[in-house]
Amino acid sequence: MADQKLLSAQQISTHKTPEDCWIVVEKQVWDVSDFLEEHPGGSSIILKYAGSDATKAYSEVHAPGVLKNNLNPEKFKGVLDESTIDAEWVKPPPGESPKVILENEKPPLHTLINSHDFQLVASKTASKKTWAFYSSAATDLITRDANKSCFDRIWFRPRVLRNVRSVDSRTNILGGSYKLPLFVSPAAMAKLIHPDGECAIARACANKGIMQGISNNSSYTMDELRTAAPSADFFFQLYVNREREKSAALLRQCSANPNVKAIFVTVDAAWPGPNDKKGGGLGRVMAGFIDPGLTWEDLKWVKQHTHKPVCLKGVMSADDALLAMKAGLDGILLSNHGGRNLDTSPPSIITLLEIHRRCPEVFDHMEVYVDSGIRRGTDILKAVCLGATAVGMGRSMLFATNYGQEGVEHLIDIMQDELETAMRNIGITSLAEASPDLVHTGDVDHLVPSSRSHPYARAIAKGRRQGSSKL
Ligand SMILES: Cc1cc2nc3c(=O)[nH]c(=O)nc-3n(C[C@H](O)[C@H](O)[C@H](O)COP(=O)(O)O)c2cc1C
Repeated sequence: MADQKLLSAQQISTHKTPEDCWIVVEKQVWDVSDFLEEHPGGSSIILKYAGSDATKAYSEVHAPGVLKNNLNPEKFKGVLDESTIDAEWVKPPPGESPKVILENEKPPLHTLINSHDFQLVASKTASKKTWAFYSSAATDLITRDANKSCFDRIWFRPRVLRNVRSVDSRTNILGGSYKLPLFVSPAAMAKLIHPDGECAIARACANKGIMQGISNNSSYTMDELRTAAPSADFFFQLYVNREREKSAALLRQCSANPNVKAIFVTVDAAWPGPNDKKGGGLGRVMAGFIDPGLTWEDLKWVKQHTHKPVCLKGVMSADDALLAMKAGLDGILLSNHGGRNLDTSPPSIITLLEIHRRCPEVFDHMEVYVDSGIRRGTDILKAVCLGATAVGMGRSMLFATNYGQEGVEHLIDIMQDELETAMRNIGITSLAEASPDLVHTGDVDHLVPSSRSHPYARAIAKGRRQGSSKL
């Protein structure tokens, strides 16, 4: 190593550019200019400490000898002369001083690094009513929370030593090609959280190459969304109106709008979830027009009124998946509406497993999608391994809309990064390689029904019970 030359703090602090960058670690002074581009954590983190003491930040991440072992000995410049330390030297570098973020102030977008962060920020910055409407679910929130926890109880079975240098997460949905097996699940009234609402989502989805589901109760019409994002691909989510002519009018608008690629009829909201006084009541008000008398017969009516693919949104059992297949539908979205309607309805990933157990032929006849509880790239990958064509994110996208188009784009990027990281680490490079062999579902298998009927309880004739109570 070079001589132990003493260097003053003032002298060191002049070497603070990318071309001439010195840092101090444990009093030793190093020239890291040539190393900046190689630094696995990126150059900006080092440049933050250019010409100053990086000991604290360095030792949080690296073992003491890393610099010495990786840099050429000539990069060692000398030792900090502690007698020259002054007030300027001990000042934290710019960006280091903790910025006080007020409870109701949005932190910078780049500091949000996963879908949970968007939720946390929305909980602090959205109006109380908006937060209640977006975050709520039916009664005790059992299904809302189990949607996610069931994903967490499925384990990967990663394979190693496969070349995963490049990875491709593209997929096809209903004949169209998309960058990710991810779409935006239709959710009402995105304008509550941002004035651009669904328009912001549309522009972000178009830029990122994913599909957006437009809610029947969207704050913007499908024509406005098409104007906002002319190259976007949408599916339209239909609630069949008690007054059929109104639904027919919407289906005509869909036919005239080439950006609308499919119709998803929501069937898990025959009756809106219970009321509350904080925001859940909004859903009730909006749902008043939905026809609770809708049956399988009515789907023929829907199919007669559109030439686009028709899918069901809100299938919660293998029996109904089978009926959907027999009705000639193009796809089913396994969903419990994020647990917003019937609490203790089954988590969607369990319904996906039920289809495998009881009627796997469904996968050969139509596309199967999943939403409710998707929060991580690993959730996407588990659903795809288990046969889902794509998955939807509902409330997380609303929370991301808090930051407008940029926020939604950032969340999509995060999901892509998480998905591709997970793909690499289970040992696959394309979604065609995703298979059930790469997941272990043992911890939830007992939750998956194996037949239509109850395994041991039998129906009790009500008349007989009444009769016996008279005895
Ligand atoms: C605030 C909110 C509004 C929603 N509005 C609709 C809607 O208008 N139509 C519909 O079919 N689903 C609607 N959904 C359900 C979503 O499409 C999706 O199924 C659900 O958000 C998935 O659950 P998750 O967001 O917890 O993952 C809504 C969900 C939320 C959170």
